[in-house]
Amino acid sequence: MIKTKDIRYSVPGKEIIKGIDIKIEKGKFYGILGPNGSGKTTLLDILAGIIEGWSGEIEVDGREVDRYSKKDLAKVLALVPQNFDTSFPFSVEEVLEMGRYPHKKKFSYGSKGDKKIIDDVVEELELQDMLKKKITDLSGGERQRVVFGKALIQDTQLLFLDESTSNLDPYYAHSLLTKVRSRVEERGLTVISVFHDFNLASLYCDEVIFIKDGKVVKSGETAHTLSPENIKYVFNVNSRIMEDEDKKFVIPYM
Ligand SMILES: Nc1ncnc2c1ncn2[C@@H]1O[C@H](COP(=O)(O)OP(=O)(O)OP(=O)(O)O)[C@@H](O)[C@H]1O
Repeated sequence: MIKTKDIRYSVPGKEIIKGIDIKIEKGKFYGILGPNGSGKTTLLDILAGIIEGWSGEIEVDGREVDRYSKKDLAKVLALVPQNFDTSFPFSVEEVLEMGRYPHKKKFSYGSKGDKKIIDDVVEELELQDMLKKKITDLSGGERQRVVFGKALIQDTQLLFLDESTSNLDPYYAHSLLTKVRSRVEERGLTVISVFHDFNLASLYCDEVIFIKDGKVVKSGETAHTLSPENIKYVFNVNSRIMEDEDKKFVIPYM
């Protein structure tokens, strides 16, 4: 689904991404973990076509990423960014409708199919009471749920999440990630998500990719890779793994 070769990206005076080779397979949930400033958001933004000026190769669905028009890429890939800043007071309804833009033909209004996709996500994500509110009037967590909804409404095969549950209370964080996980299993959705919470990665990811100083330093199946040894190496914190039935919890400590 995504294959990269030697991605590098620099800003004046600093190389941020230092040669990344990854292979993302269809129908899997990947977690990206790494210390602050290690390059996680930059990598996700490069893969999503937001940042230009990188070198190397990125293939999405067998086609080089820079050969996609912005609109074609948006039909394949949706991103929930770390911060969705807008000073314009769009209504929640309008923001959600934006999720259908990549699929619309010129001069056409929303189709019945578009409306059904929007209505289904509104119900699934419990957004009914917010529809008429202005996005600028919402709390951080409410806004994050709406932006998440917009990405699901985009109805892509690839979903990128950049700490997309960081403002959510445990109910909404787990509820959203459970819904994403179901889409992975039922519809073959492919997800790449940046996490700071080891437990969310442990509960929802098939594989984890550890990034440190602009490079992938460890990667593989979550059960083996999310280990106290790797966590110590990447984050310099100790941790203990607790198991409960088929779930593994990671407790970090100094
Ligand atoms: N446009 C830019 N100009 C200068 N430095 C940048 C730019 N973009 C990113 N950086 C720097 O590159 C590094 C990686 O940033 P990035 O946002 O990718 O990190 P991150 O791993 O997502 O961090 P966090 O966990 O704090 O969100 C940081 O040191 C950041 O300051």
